[in-house]
Amino acid sequence: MTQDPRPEPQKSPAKTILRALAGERQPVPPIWMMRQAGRYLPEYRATRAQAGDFLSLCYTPDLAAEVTLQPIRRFGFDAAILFADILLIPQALGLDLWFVTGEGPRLSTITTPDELAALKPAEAIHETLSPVYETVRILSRELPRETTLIGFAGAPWTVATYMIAGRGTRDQGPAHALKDADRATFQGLIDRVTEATILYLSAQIEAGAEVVKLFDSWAGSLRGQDFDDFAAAPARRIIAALKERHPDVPVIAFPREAGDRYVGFAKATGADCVALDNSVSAEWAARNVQVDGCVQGNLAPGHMVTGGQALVDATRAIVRAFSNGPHIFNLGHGITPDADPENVALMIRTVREGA
Ligand SMILES: Cc1c2[nH]c(c1CCC(=O)O)Cc1[nH]c(c(CCC(=O)O)c1C)Cc1[nH]c(c(CCC(=O)O)c1C)Cc1[nH]c(c(C)c1CCC(=O)O)C2
Repeated sequence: MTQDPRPEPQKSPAKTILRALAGERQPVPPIWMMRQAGRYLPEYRATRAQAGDFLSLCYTPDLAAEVTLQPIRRFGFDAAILFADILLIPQALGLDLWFVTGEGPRLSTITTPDELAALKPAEAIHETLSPVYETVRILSRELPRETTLIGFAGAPWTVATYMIAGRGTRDQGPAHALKDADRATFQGLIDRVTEATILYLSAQIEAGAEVVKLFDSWAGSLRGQDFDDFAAAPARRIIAALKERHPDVPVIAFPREAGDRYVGFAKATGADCVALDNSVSAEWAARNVQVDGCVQGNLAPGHMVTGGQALVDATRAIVRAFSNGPHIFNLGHGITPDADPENVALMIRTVREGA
């Protein structure tokens, strides 16, 4: 083999997350964590107290940027995720939204054609959401050069489940009921959220988000044709619209608890990466999902509470299982408030110092 003295041309972007999303296998996978800014961090709790409540924190760009940066300073994650919430879209479309301490979100509901007609048009969301874009602009100035900024939104089905029930539900019963009883209203709601999501994510990208992620936390309750129609189809529509405007911005899709339906999801939707929950084994996902491109996940969040050798072993097993292809290390779902930051540090050391 002849030696070429010229430096290798840069074939892929320098940031580790963007390289993984471009399909590059890396000896050490880049790492970030769902809900990495959150109540398990004392500095988050202090800033949240300063904001007064969760929604004020989301809508105060300096403070939202501050909590986004906290886990980057503390742990040096490869990506920062914009601090906001998937339920800001329903609020921007005109629903009331509030959070009950210890219980979670509450919204005014939409279940009738009249209530659908009373929603604001998708273009109106920017009035409410412009502080979020300002947070993105601050972050793109203040993040370390090597850190990738991820924007996000909820996927239409998951967002609609909250808009229909007015709260989180275990089985998404009210949303399934509306889907089966009044298809036109249900589809109209999915379409409105889809249009708003395209505008919202485009605005995040224009403000400086380098990657966007679609959270479909309740995709697992959609079966058969419903999964195609209400998980895959809206994601495909959103991704196609984003790729038309911003062809170089990668999209991560998270159809949580999709099980077998993770297979082919990237191809079916155009996503650059599929995020995996922890109900699928990494070996299965490497064979069946990673064959199509980058995957993200899938450590059980409970390890951030329990720690110890079990955490180290589970982390190593995931890194090993995905080591033959593009992988972003992450949890299978959000870190919980009872997690110990020391366990997060142990997970990161285990990933970076090798298995
Ligand atoms: C379903 C969903 C929501 N929000 C989100 C989802 C999808 C992901 C998932 O399945 O967890 C997504 C989300 N929520 C939040 C982020 C910020 C970025 C990050 O991941 O760090 C992101 C990406 C902040 C948040 N969103 C929320 C908090 C806790 C609020 C607080 O500080 O009191 C945070 C940090 C509140 C929230 N927001 C939501 C619920 C059900 C709750 C209450 C439950 C809880 O308290 O954990 C809706």
